Amino acid sequence: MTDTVLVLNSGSSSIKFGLFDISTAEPALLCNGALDEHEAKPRLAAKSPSGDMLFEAQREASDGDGGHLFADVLGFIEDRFGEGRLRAVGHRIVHGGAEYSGPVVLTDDIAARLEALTPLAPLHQPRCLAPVRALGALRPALTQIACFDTAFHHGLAPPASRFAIPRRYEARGLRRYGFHGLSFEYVAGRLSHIAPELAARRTVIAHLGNGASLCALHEGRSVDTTMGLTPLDGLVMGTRCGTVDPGVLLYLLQHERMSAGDLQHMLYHESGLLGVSGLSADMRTLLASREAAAREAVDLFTFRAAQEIAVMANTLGGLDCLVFTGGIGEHAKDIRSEIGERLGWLGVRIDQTANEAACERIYAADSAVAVFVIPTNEEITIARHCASMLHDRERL
Ligand SMILES: Nc1ncnc2c1ncn2[C@@H]1O[C@H](COP(=O)(O)OP(=O)(O)O)[C@@H](O)[C@H]1O
Ligand SMILES: CC(=O)OP(=O)(O)O
Ligand SMILES: [Mg+2]
Repeated sequence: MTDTVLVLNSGSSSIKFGLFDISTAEPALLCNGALDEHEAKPRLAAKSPSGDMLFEAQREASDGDGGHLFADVLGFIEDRFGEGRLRAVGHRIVHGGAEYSGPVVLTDDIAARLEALTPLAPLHQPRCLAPVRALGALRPALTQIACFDTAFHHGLAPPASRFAIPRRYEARGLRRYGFHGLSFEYVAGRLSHIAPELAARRTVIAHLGNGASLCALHEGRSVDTTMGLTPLDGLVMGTRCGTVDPGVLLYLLQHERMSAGDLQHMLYHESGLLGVSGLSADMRTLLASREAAAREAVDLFTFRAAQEIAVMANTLGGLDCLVFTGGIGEHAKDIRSEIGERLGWLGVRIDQTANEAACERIYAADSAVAVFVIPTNEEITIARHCASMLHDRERL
């Protein structure tokens, strides 16, 4: 009998899922898809690993917490892969706080503790935890495992982990945690496979998606990253501001009498590419637009990305390897090219033919920095963690 794990990857702009066979040493994808509960009529679509549509369902109305959609996913899995045994559901949980350095089996108590971290990831944490609750209600005996975006950065140490605010706040958890760790873990693993000679070198991974952050890796470990206490810090994102002068926030609170709730909404939902372009949070739309403000938003995106890559290179004492990943990093050749040009002074030279063909290696022969495009795969990282936890439990 096949043992399977269902993986849910709840991000800011999508919920992706994958069903994996974990009977083999490396989890094998059986099907994957997306849950779209943003639309008035929530949708579920599942495809085979080769891209054939296996299942589509649309609900007439949203039930608020997406519970119907999760019931549809379980129903589809049981119909289609009924002979298999669903051993667990693995979840991407964006914030694990200071407590979790690796995956954990979810209990009500742990879920409540993770819920308490919602103020530190208000866009993500409720979306990550809603499926935990919905699936718990549908299948109370099903094992649910949390895999954290923050865990990969757990070893982040001062000064990189520290804010220059009074020390007493650090003791209360106000420090840099970093996110996108499941993506960085996957990409770092692929890099060590593709280019083992670079695995221990000074590497920056640029995860450029709807959310965007950088990770500086020394000998495969995260030593600096651009996101902080929350996934709001660092780079310009789809609708998030990235780093801003904290004085701007004080000004809006004190002089424009903005409420804290409105400020949070503005910083998470109305800023970034959307706020600067006034047009869209979607990089494809901005690149296709002839509006000056769309071009300005793209310029700010590449300016800030290159600036922060230089900051990460400074932490590492130089740069040997740069990897692009995430929806923009994997697909937007012009963005890679502009960031590469801005980093020419660091010796980055992108080979335009390789870049346009979206090859894995996109650096020119005379580049001082090896530049790669590596598609991320947060789902398989979660499946691997779940498989190893389940196998460890069996051995006990
Ligand atoms: N072909 C493309 N060219 C430019 N940008 C793209 C392309 N495909 C996807 N993107 C961009 O990737 C971003 C979404 O990234 P993704 O990593 O899928 O998001 P999420 O954070 O939700 O996982 C969007 O800004 C989208 O416009
Ligand atoms: C942490 C984060 O920003 O995630 P996403 O890119 O899915 O929004
Ligand atoms: Mg994502």
